[in-house]
Amino acid sequence: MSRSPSLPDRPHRDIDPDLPDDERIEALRGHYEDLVEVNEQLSDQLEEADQRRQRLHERVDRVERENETLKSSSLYIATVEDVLDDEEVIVKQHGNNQEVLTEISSRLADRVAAGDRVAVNDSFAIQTILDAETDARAQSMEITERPEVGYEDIGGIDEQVREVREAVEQPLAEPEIFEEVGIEPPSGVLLYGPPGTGKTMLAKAVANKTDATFIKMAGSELVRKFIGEGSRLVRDLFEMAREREPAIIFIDEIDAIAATRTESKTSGDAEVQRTMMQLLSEMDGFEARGEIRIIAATNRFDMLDRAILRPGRFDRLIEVPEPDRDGREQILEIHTRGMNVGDDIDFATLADDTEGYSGADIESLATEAGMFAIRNERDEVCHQDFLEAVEKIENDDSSDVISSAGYFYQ
Ligand SMILES: Nc1ncnc2c1ncn2[C@@H]1O[C@H](COP(=O)(O)OP(=O)(O)OP(=O)(O)O)[C@@H](O)[C@H]1O
Repeated sequence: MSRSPSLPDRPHRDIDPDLPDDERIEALRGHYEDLVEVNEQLSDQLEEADQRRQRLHERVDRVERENETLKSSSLYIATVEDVLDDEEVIVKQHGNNQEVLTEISSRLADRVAAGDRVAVNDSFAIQTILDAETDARAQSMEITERPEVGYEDIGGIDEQVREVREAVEQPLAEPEIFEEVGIEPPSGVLLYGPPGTGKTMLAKAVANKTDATFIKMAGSELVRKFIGEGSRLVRDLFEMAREREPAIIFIDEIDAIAATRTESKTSGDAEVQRTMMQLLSEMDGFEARGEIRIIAATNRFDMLDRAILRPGRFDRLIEVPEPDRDGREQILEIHTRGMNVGDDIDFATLADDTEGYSGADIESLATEAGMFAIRNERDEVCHQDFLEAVEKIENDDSSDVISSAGYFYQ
């Protein structure tokens, strides 16, 4: 950019008041001429500045117009299949799988590699390389080929395990039984109950048992993190499951997308509605005897829109409650299996001491007890460590309440 020219010096003449009149007039005339000259210089500079301002205005207008065009023209998503040399690549457009040989601008040439997801324009010129952040599909789903959770890792909910096996595992493992009897297996299974009671574990254990891919999507994230993309991601979820059959689709916190319709008509609600409609239509067009099973989970059964519970949708409801005394004892045993525990541990009394604990709470309790052993320089965890862990967890819980209340009333 050109720098502004410096201002001319201000003309200055010392005129002696005692000079004879004609000499003073001559000096004043000289001063006047200096002033005229500076004035001319300033006028020229002003005119130049005006012209520069005009040019900058035109440039801003042009950039704004280009920006608008860029914003309004749609780009397509493609994957780079092969980089042939520095200037040419083969891309495959998503959706229609069309393969195209395209040139690449020097700006992007050394940054593109095979496998990258890119945005291309109408003429397939690569506009940007999409980073992992933009890859909502990958981010919104957790895919595990074969989760490492078995039924033996789940304690205190034997009846629920049996029901899930019957409703989800059996149709996958022995679809012919359903055909012979002439009934459709349940389309979707809804697990409901308090947090940390083993709902996700149950879904993973079925996937493990049936050698199925486990694909998890969290309803709350669809609504909070991937605004505007919910229905597309739900479609992608089912597409992904079809590509990887046999598969278990697990939709956690389904209440976030399937809550009872409220009166308010905000755009956020409309978006959530669209996501739910997409889910319902995917389920309605679903082959119940196929190799994909759907499990959803919620802690807020009361909030659910009854439309999702209709036959052919989530038509098998299984409550997963907080563990009872025997359940807590079983879960304590499960979570101490890999620990070096002393003979003095009495799981039965610990189960009495942990009323109201969920499975997840018991898992943290075991870790906390282990920490006490380490702190006391022992490599064996004893009963007292568990008692101290219970005390610590209970104190932490009450301080949490206090601090959150404090924050609330600040
Ligand atoms: N019944 C259980 N038996 C053994 N461990 C359990 C049980 N329930 C929970 N846990 C422990 O708690 C952790 C969290 O459990 P999980 O994610 O299955 O709970 P969830 O019911 O899906 O919770 P949320 O509703 O918060 O998603 C598990 O990894 C496991 O270690």
